Amino acid sequence: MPSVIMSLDQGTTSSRAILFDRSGTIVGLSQREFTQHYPKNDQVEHDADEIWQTQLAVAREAIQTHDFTAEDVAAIGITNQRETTVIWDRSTGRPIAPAIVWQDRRTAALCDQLNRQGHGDWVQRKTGLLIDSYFCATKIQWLLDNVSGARQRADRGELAFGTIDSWLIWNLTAGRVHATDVTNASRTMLLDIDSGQWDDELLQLFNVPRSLLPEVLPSSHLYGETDASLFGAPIAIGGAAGDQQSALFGQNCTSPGMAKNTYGTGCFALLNVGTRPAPSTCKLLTTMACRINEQQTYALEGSIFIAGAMVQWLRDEIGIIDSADEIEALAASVPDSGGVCVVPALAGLGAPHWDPYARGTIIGLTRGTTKAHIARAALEGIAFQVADVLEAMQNDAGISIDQLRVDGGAAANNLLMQFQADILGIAVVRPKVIETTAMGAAYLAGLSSGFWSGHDEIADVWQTDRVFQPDMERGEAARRRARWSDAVTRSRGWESSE
Ligand SMILES: Nc1ncnc2c1ncn2[C@@H]1O[C@H](COP(=O)(O)OP(=O)(O)O)[C@@H](O)[C@H]1O
Ligand SMILES: O=P(O)(O)OC[C@H](O)CO
Repeated sequence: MPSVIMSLDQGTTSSRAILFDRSGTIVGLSQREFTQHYPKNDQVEHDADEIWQTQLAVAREAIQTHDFTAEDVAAIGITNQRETTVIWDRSTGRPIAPAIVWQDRRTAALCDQLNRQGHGDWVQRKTGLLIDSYFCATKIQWLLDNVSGARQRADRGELAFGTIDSWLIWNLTAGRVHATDVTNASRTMLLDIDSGQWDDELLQLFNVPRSLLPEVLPSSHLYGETDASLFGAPIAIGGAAGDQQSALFGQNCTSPGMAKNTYGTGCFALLNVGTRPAPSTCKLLTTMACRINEQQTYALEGSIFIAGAMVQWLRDEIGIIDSADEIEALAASVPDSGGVCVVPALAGLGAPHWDPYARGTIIGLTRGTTKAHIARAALEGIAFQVADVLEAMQNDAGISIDQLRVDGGAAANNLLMQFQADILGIAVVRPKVIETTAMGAAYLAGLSSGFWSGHDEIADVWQTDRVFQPDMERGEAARRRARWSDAVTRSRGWESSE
């Protein structure tokens, strides 16, 4: 009898496979980083084949090194970096070009043009998204128009598009299934957010042929079986969701008003808004949270492009720390940032500013500034960005959020979590199992395959590790946020669209 669910967590910087038993305990984990390519300043690419090979390798490793076999795995749940765009040849299965990563800004000028032509409002009403190079639509358009012969091949129906979930499902099923889950589909800018279907008007605007697109399926659903050659026996693929939606589910934020924030490469705050899409007037995104059977749930999202990546940058490019976790002790060695503000706009600013031309800014330097002040200001910059999106969320949803559940690599940083609670003025709650992204995908696959009987059974799995209570006078928090807003203003529009 199968005893585990396997989550394939395909993130921006690494591919991971995690095995969960029936109690939600991790019983196997394998992880591999893969190569980031930066062909130009505003471009970020991944090799889709490397993504598949690393994902397959860690899945095999997780099963084998922990003495399981394919028969022990009840189902696979897939969760993935979203918006990253792959186009491949249906007959050979080979990508026609490197995958364009969600952080890539090469289509910013095209997005400006669409906004100037007045398409922003109706596209937002239909998709819940703001026209930005973040989403797939203009990335697809760019690939079709810039890879030699691609548009003709697409028109002949020879090519397939997919976000990373589709790409993995295609490869896991040896090309038999071309499908995506609705949460990933809602990030393409080609999906009608109300109906959950591809939309002809959007396809026309972005000049994307329908034949390119995968079938849109629920998040908890039997997508197919893995090819028997991969793991020694077929395994059911029982669920898929974009990593941030998966984390919302894995954090058990299943009732309206519950919110989570994931501190990874970027930060992604999602608020469950129930079964109707909530439009945003504060430049947040309306997105699918998940679909189980016919039940669709929606979320409001604040997407922040750079968070933990700022820490990586301080480590790899500036060299003031040797490992990401060292930043906490360095930042704690000073009582405050000494007047320094760091705006982590290394890839422009996402919500709620949406300025692809903003750039990273370190301001307030004096002769007395040390690397510790910069480290502390960098962590504070992450927390300030989250405070900005949570404020927008509360305005949009007309509710007050009373606690924030947190996860992701940088949520391990206690100083950051305490500062987050201080600035927000609400409790920040960290769960015991911080792998909530993988957990969410495991739940989705576990529900469709009958591994777990229903939501009540999985609700017990989530447990608190630590609650950070706010400990800053509100006037002081407001003063600091005002200073931060000033720094953000100075970071904006640094690059030009020329
Ligand atoms: N203790 C820490 N303090 C601050 N940032 C950290 C810490 N540990 C890891 N990070 C950052 O968290 C990110 C990794 O988190 P993870 O959730 O694995 O990211 P992703 O899924 O985006 O690849 C990296 O950008 C890293 O710099
Ligand atoms: O891979 P992560 O965790 O940085 O998440 C990336 C997001 O899905 C991008 O929208």
